[in-house]
Amino acid sequence: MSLNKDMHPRNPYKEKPPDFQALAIEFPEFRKYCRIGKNGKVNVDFQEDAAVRCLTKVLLKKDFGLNVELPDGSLVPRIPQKLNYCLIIEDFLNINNLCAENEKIIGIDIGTGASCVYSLLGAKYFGWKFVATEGDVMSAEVAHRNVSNNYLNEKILIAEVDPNAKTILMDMINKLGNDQNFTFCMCNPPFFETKETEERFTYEPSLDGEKYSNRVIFEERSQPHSITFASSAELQVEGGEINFVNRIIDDSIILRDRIKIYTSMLGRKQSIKPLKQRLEILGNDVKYYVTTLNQGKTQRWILAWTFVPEIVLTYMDRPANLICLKPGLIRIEEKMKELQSIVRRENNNILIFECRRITWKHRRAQKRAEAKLNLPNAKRSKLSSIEASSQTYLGTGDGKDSLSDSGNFVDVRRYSTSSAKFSDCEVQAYFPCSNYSNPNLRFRVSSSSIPGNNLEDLISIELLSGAKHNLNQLLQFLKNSLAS
Ligand SMILES: C[S@@+](CC[C@H](N)C(=O)[O-])C[C@H]1O[C@@H](n2cnc3c(N)ncnc32)[C@H](O)[C@@H]1O
Repeated sequence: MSLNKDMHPRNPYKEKPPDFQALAIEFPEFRKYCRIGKNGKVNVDFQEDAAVRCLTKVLLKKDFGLNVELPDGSLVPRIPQKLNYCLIIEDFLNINNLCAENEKIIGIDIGTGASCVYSLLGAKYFGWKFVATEGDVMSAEVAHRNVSNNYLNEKILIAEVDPNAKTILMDMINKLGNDQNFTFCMCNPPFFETKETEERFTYEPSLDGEKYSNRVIFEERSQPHSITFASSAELQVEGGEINFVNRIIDDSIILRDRIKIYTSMLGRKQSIKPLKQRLEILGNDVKYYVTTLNQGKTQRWILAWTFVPEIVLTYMDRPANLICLKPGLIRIEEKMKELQSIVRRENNNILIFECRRITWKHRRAQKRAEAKLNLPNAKRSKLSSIEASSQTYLGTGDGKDSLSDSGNFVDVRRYSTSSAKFSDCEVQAYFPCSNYSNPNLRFRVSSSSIPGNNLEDLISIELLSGAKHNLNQLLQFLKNSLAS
């Protein structure tokens, strides 16, 4: 199923996919890969590497005025997807009002590859400057030629780096000097673990160097939708993409606001969780956001994080406001303590809240259950004692597995049996795990006075991490219980 309908809304290929017929008429080198199908339409064989390579080159030429060399056996960038990532970067710049002067924006393109595609598109289409790093000597040389051939030397600096160095960004940034800061970094890391390439790809001995493809030779699997050739450096790295991005996170902990917005693409959904957990551990200083890249038949993910408090990473992160009777911050603090939230004070007007469990949902059911459990002894003694068999389900984890999603909720059900004297009894209990340390939700609350209003405060609530829908529900709960 095509994901093109979910492409970035500003991606020109969303409404207007490449027109093979027009490209075949304009570019003879592409025409030789085109066939006219039974329906009269021009088709391209995506199983043929040379055809895929040529299509990317003519698209870059026609739509962006770029002449790009793509050496045999190296990755062929899929332009709609590459543009999607650049447009997400542009969204981050837009929402932070950083786009006003595009020529002042400097990005880092980590592992630019031979195509140098993000830097070329970023410089030509968006007007940004780049330092583009590359760990493979041959790819760095070709990237350099691609920059020169397109007269973009003023905008793109290729930095050849040691791929075995522990740091990915730090050495390169230190070499550039202390006064050089960056607006963002972007990266398409090698996805796979070193041993995985052999298992998943076909070795291509006819090509120079260690090259692989996704062609299926022996197995009974169907051929991939589109052929991909790549070098081992493009496909694999020790520890896979999780390790690679963790190394960028390591660098970011030291570099902090020298790069305003850190981003990386992720090729595997299962990489998101461990990387988010890693960022969570860094505490209140870091904000992160995950979004998707959709194009053709593939979905990818972008992880973005920042150490700059003023930077927002989504429109939804924009602080939500609440008007509350004075003293607003103290009222919120009391309410949040009732909801078992951990509170940290940033300064007199700002508090950070950390919620490990979602305690603001099903409040009525929770209260009713508590009331039942806390019946006065006089009432309890009136309850008839019965013989019961009992079944208990125990949940563990973050509370999401409890039926009510409401923390220490206990449900006891009694079922009649054929005998009036006996009943079956079922107990469902949720026990929070003490070693479960990742908070569900973290947010910053700040209070300010409203000019000319002595009764109320303006409360701003900003999501730091966790699901937006949980914060929205909490906000509604606070509005209902606190709003003046
Ligand atoms: C998946 S390819 C991405 C190429 C290109 N950016 C693209 O999106 O088509 C990953 C690239 O990262 C490079 N690389 C691997 N380790 C690196 C490191 N430590 N620093 C810089 N580049 C590295 C590889 O040589 C390869 O060119």
